[in-house]
Formats: sequence, structure tokens, C-alpha cells
Amino acid sequence: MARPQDQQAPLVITTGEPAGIGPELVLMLAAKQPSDWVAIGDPQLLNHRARQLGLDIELVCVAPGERLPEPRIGRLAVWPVALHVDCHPGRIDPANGRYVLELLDLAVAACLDGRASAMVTAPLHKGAIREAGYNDFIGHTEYLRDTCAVEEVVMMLATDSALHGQADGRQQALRVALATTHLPLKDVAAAIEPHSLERVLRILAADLQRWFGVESPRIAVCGLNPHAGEGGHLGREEIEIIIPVLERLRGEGMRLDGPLPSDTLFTPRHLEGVDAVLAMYHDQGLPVLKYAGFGRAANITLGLPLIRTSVDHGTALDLAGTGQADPSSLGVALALAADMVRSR
Ligand SMILES: NC(=O)C1=CN([C@@H]2O[C@H](COP(=O)(O)OP(=O)(O)OC[C@H]3O[C@@H](n4cnc5c(N)ncnc54)[C@H](O)[C@@H]3O)[C@@H](O)[C@H]2O)C=CC1
Ligand SMILES: NCC(=O)COP(=O)(O)O
Repeated sequence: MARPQDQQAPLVITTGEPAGIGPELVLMLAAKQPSDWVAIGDPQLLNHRARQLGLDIELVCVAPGERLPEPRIGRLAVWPVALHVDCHPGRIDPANGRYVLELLDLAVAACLDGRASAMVTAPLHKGAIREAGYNDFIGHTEYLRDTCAVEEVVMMLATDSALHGQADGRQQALRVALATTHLPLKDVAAAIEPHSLERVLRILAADLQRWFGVESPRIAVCGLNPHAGEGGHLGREEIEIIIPVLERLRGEGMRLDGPLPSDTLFTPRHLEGVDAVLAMYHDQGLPVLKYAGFGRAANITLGLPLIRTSVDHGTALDLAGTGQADPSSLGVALALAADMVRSR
């Protein structure tokens, strides 16, 4: 369906794992501020969760591409997608794994054909996706890479204060990108290989320029091993893979520090003037980012042909249905996506 000419394509939020906190975070935002964005999810689930939390929300179902209702506090526009089976907060059911992917498929299609301007994702449960039989990918990042048929994407998380300008070295202003995403630790070293490391650095530098206005990004690159390999005595990936890639890209003019020992890289003196840190793996970089700004950070997938931002947390099954989850990171992700749309 064609979008009404006088209405800008809206941002869409996929409500994610139905048993997690995603649906209620979306409802909480709609209860606080007029929403000119659309949620994608099951209307009955949203209605039920709203009642459970005592939130007075008017749900307005619209077909994708159709005109949205006037934004108003307490009103939420929904592109409806039906659950496959009933859902209980906190209890994942692999039978709804396909549902979670249907939300993403609709959001991707709408971003690519212009019915949506960008997508923001509430968390999915990676175990539930695997248990539903989807073994080719594990998270949004990998699913979006494959669905959009691009070879490489980069996961970057940024604290709120680092989103609108240069990271200035203060602990809370931090952008952390990952050279590898969701891998068992035992597979990480083998996944650090020259071709993909080079692609990751190129995407990171290009998207820092494109989306964050950093003209000549300075990127600090972590080593993989303790003390960045201690001159080869604690691992050879730095000498054989990381240093040659960095030297090649420096030869093209890229501003790259490292590889640096990651235990000291994340200190204010080393972060000064650095626009982003590239960590080699998930738990090398993200604990620092979350220490600096959990709940006030967003996740951005760089290198896609569409804009996708997300929350800095997971499905928090322990909080689902309680009303205790904090919607701030979803707010940050939404604001960032809106900024990115404006700057496009
Ligand atoms: N973007 C996404 O789709 C993401 C999905 N996940 C998935 O979420 C699932 C659970 O992952 P965990 O490692 O347990 O991380 P988690 O972030 O769901 O929970 C970790 C802790 O943080 C708390 N927490 C999380 N979000 C919160 C919020 N908004 N307000 C207040 N407290 C909050 C939880 O209650 C829990 O104590 C996994 O399947 C994981 O793969 C994790 C991160 C991102
Ligand atoms: N910890 C970040 C994370 O797991 C992001 O996952 P996803 O956005 O790829 O689903």
C-alpha cells in the first residue's frame, strides 16, 4: 500500500520476544509521550500486557503503509502480526520464534520499500530462536545482515552522551564496536581474520562519518590476547593478523591506534580523542560500555542498507510483566533512529 503523500514514513519498533519486556517497554513509551512511530506486534498481546501493567493505552491497528492516527499520549499505532501461540510473560515458547522473525521481516521490507523510515528493535531471545529451529543465525545483527544480503555488518553500541558528537574520552561517552558478534569464546580467535577485520574497520570508519558527523574518525583497536599478545609470547594474532591489517589501512590514511591491551585501552587517558573503540569480541567491549551507560545506550547495526537501532539490553525475562523494566534505552534507540533519519 502506498504511503499517504503528506505523511512521512514512520519509524517502526519491532516488539521482539513476546514473553520478554519488549512489548511493555513500547507501551510504557506510548504512555509517556505522543508516538509518531508504529509498533509491530500482536495487538491482543499488547492489550493484555497494558492491562496487566495498569496502562491506559488506546491501540490503533493500521495496515503497513496506511495513514497513522494523530499522535497522542496513550495512543499506540500498531501494524498487527499475530502470535503463533499464547504467551505468558517470562516464559519463552519456541513456537513463537517464527512470530519474532515475522516482525523483523515486515520491518525490513517496509524500510526497504519506503513504508518505514527506520527500524528500532526491542530484544529477542537468542535461545528461543535457536530452539525454534533457526540455526543459521543467532541475533538481530546476523539476521539483518543475511536478510539484507550484505557480506558484513558491524555491531556498535554507544552511550547516550556519545551519540551526538565526538566521544570526548569521558567514561560515559563511549562508542564500542565489535570485530566479531555472537560467537562462543572458543571460536573467536579463528574468526579474527584479515579480510573481515578490514571490512569491519572500513564500515566503522565510513559509518562514523556518515551517521555521526566524525570527519576523520580515530579508532582505537583492542588486541585479542592479554597485553595485546605480549610481543607474541601470549598469542600471535596481533602480529600475524591485526597489525598487518592496521598498517595497510593506515597506509590509506585511516587513523587507527593499536592493537592496544584492552585492559588499559578503556581508561580515560587512552580514550581521549578516540571516536570509537573496536573490541575483538562481545565480552571484551560490551561490559565496559554497559558499566559506562547501561540503560542509557543504544545498539546500532552499521553497514546495512537501512537504519536499525536497538536497546542496550536483552529480554529480561525476570522482569517481564512486572512493570519494573526501564524503557530509557528504547527511548535512546528511538531518538537515535530519528536523528539518523533526519541526517540521511
Ligand atoms: N537486542 C537484543 O535483541 C538483545 C537480546 N539479548 C537476549 O536477551 C536474553 C537475556 O539476556 P541477558 O544476558 O539475561 O541480558 P538482559 O539484558 O536481558 O538481563 C540482564 C539483567 O539486566 C536487567 N535488565 C535488562 N533490561 C532491563 C531494563 N530495561 N530495565 C531494568 N533492568 C533490565 C535484567 O533484569 C537482568 O537482571 C538472551 O537471550 C540474550 O541473547 C541480549 C542483548 C540484546
Ligand atoms: N549484547 C548485544 C546483543 O546481543 C545485540 O544482539 P542483536 O541486536 O544482534 O540481537
